[in-house]
Amino acid sequence: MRVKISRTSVEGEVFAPPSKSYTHRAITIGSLSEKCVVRRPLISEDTKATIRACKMLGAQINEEKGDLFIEGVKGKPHIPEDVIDVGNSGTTLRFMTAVASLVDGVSILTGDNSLRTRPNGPLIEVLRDLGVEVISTLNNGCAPLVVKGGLKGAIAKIDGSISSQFISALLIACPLTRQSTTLSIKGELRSKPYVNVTLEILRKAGAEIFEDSNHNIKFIIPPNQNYNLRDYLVPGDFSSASYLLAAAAMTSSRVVVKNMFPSQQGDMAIIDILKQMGAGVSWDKENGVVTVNGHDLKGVRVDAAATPDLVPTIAVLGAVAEGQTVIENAEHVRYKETDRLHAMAVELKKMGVSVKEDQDQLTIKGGKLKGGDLHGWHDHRIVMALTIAGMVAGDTTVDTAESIFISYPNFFDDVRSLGADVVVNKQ
Ligand SMILES: O=C(O)C1=C[C@@H](OP(=O)(O)O)[C@@H](O)[C@H](O)C1
Ligand SMILES: C=C(OP(=O)(O)O)C(=O)O
Repeated sequence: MRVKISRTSVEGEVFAPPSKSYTHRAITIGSLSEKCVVRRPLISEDTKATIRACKMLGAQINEEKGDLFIEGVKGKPHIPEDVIDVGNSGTTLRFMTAVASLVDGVSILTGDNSLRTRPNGPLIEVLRDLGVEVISTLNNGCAPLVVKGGLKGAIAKIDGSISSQFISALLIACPLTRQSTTLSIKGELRSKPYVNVTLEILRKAGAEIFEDSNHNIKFIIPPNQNYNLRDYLVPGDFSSASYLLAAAAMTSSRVVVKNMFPSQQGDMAIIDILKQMGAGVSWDKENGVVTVNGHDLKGVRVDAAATPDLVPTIAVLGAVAEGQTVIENAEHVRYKETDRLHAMAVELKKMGVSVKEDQDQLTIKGGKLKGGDLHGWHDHRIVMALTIAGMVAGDTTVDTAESIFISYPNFFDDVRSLGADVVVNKQ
C-alpha cells in the first residue's frame, strides 16, 4: 500500500487511540487472572497477536461493543495446541515466552520476517537460570523459540540495555512461581517507563513487587501470588498521538488531541520536547486535552533512552527545525521492527536533509524538505513519521503504508479528519 501526501496544514480535534502497551498488559494480566473486562482496548495487528496468544494459552476472550471480556487461566496457562504466531509484535513474543515458561509442557513461538530478526538473548539466558528449557531453533537468540516450562524463582541478573520487554515479561511471570525471585538489572535499563507501566497494572491486579534502586535496579518478587485484574480502562497512546502533535507543530497549525490523560507512558515527553522546540503546547491534564499551536521550531538535544518510539517523530521534527537536533543514547532503537536510526537517516536524506548517523545517535540539520518517493521499511512508526514530513514537503509518497495497522489503524483517517491531503493507493 502506498500513500501520497500533498503539502498541507492540519486543524481541528481528534481523539487519541488507546495505548498499545497498556492494552498488551491488560489482556495478558487479565488472562492470568480469573475474570477481567478490558475497556476501550486498542484493536490492532499487534494487540490481536496478544489476544490470539492468550487464547492459545487457555484464556477465553470475547469482544463486545469494543470491550474485551476475558475468562482467565488463574495463573496456570495451558499447553498450546499449535505454534503461537505473534506476527510483528515484539511485546507479544517477549511476554508470551515468559508466560509459556509457566506451562507444564512445550510451547513454540514464532513471528513474521521482522520479528524473527529481533534479539531475545538476555531473556533466554535468564529464563534458563530460572529453570526453564528455552531453545532458539536457529541458535541465534531469535524466534522461533521452543519453551519447556519449569519456571522457578531464583536470584538472577539480566542485561537492561537491549529491551525493557525482557524485564516486563519476567515481572509478569515470576510472581506466579513457587519460589521467590530477585532480578537485578545489569547496566542501564533502557525504556524504563515501560517497566513502570507493567508494574502499574500488576499492582492493580494485586501483585506485590518490591523495587530497590539504591545501586543497580533490583526487583524482589515474592512467590505464590494470584492476579485479580477485574476491570481496566486503557488510556490514550502518547506514541501514536506524537504524530498528530508533531504535524501541528511542523505545519504551523492548531490541533487539539483528546484522551491524553497522565499515565506511566514515557512518551508523554513529546509535550516537553515540542515546548523546548518552540511550539505552543498546553496540556489540560484533568480533562486529558493537549493543544498544539505550531510555530517556527528550533533544534533540540534529546536523550532517547526512555523514549525509543518517539525517535522517528523527533527526527522529522528536527528535519524542519532551525539548527541542529541530536537524538542520543538511542542504540536500542536499532532493534525494533527495523533499524529505525538507519531507516530515518536514509529516508530523510532522500528529502534533502543533512543527517549524520552514528552507532547510538542521529544528528540532524534542519532545513527545507523536498518531496520524494520514500520507503516505509514495513515499519508503522517510519510510515507515520514520514507521512507528517510529507505534509511539509508536499508531493511525497511512502510505501509499505499498510504497516500502520500494527499500532494505529485509523491513522490516515485521523490525519484526513484534520484536513491533511493524504491519498492511500492500495496497490
Ligand atoms: O513494553 C512495551 O510495551 C514496549 C517497549 C519498548 O520496547 P523496548 O523495551 O524493547 O525498547 C517499545 O519500543 C515498544 O514499542 C513497546
Ligand atoms: C517496537 C514496537 O513494538 P514491539 O516491540 O511490540 O514490536 C513499536 O510499537 O514501535
